[in-house]
Amino acid sequence: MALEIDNKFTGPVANGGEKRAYVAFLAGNGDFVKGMVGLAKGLRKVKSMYPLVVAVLPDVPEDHRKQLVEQGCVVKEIEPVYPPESQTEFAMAYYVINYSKLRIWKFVEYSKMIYLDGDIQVFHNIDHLFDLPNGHFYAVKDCFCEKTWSHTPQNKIGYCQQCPEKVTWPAELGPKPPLYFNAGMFVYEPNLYTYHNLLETLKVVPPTPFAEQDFLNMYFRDIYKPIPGIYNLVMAMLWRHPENVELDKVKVAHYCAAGSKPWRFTGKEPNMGREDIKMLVKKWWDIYNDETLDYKNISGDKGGDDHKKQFVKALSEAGVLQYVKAPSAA
Ligand SMILES: O=c1ccn([C@@H]2O[C@H](COP(=O)(O)OP(=O)(O)O)[C@@H](O)[C@H]2O)c(=O)[nH]1
Ligand SMILES: OC[C@H]1O[C@H](O[C@@H]2[C@@H](O)[C@H](O)[C@@H](O)[C@H](O)[C@@H]2O)[C@H](O)[C@@H](O)[C@H]1O
Ligand SMILES: [Mn+2]
Repeated sequence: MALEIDNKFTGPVANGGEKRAYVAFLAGNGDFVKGMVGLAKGLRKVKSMYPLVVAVLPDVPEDHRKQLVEQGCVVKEIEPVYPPESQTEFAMAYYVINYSKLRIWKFVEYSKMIYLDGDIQVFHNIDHLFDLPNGHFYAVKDCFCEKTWSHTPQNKIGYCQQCPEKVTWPAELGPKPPLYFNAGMFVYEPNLYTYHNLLETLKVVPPTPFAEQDFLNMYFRDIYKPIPGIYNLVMAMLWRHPENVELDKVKVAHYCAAGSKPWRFTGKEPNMGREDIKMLVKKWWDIYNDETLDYKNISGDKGGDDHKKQFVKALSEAGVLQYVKAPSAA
């Protein structure tokens, strides 16, 4: 049964004493900081009332952290998480560092958080997702059709959960795989017991190709609830399952296909010459280059309208602002 999502607005960062925030993860000293800045500005453009917390690994340089604070982000340093040393070769090397995402379960000063990858952009307000009933793990179903999945039986027989009727799952392969989500976006509740149990469980679970994404799918299998694809458009859906995509309804785009990261875009990789891809990359750049969306242009007393005051209030509650200038008496 498709989950009913109510688009109504929910209000400021603390909803009845429950603090909420978006959270992202930044590693390394490379260009992913551009993704973070774009995400912070995109959330501002859609008038989200919740701050963006960025969990940074120790290797994120000071000037990148400064850029994030200047864009109104709450920067929190976390320690890396590595799977058992002896087995990391089973995970795709690029993804091993993503196990560090698990640290966001200890941000228990927040009752509910929405995790977003740094290669995601939010084009329409999704604050209403914070109102989804507690006790579940909400995320969008992934697609198994790209060659990144060639190691799996699903991909080998052409089975994908996005079109389960196309290729029937053969009985000889055992039970059909459970629904599997893309871990680039999810709604979750930070919890110290879950945090410690995740890390303890990780010690005894061998790493797998999609690293923390596989691990989170295994761990939250019983409480996972799929949400509509408009909340995390996994780019490959555009050419793998166009029948499942209504581009004008997409609220969140996830630039996870090879060559689709906007800040590195060349248009040369397979599918990157598509008009819809080029349009989405331009939309990302339009936000990234829009100076009116820079935090410094809303945090001063220029912040006339209610939204800006609410946002600045939310940031002060999140501990980002040292002070909030009182509106001039005049
Ligand atoms: O050098 C890197 C690689 C990854 N990431 C973070 O890890 C997430 C997952 O990596 P990526 O989005 O590249 O995986 P994909 O969704 O493309 O498989 C990114 O969105 C970033 O938030 C990062 O900060 N620095
Ligand atoms: O560490 C594993 C990663 O796995 C996921 O990326 C994959 C996955 O979506 C595949 O289905 C796609 O085929 C592939 O392109 C894409 O990179 C998450 O987006 C990312 O946040 C992270 O969890
Ligand atoms: Mn991603």
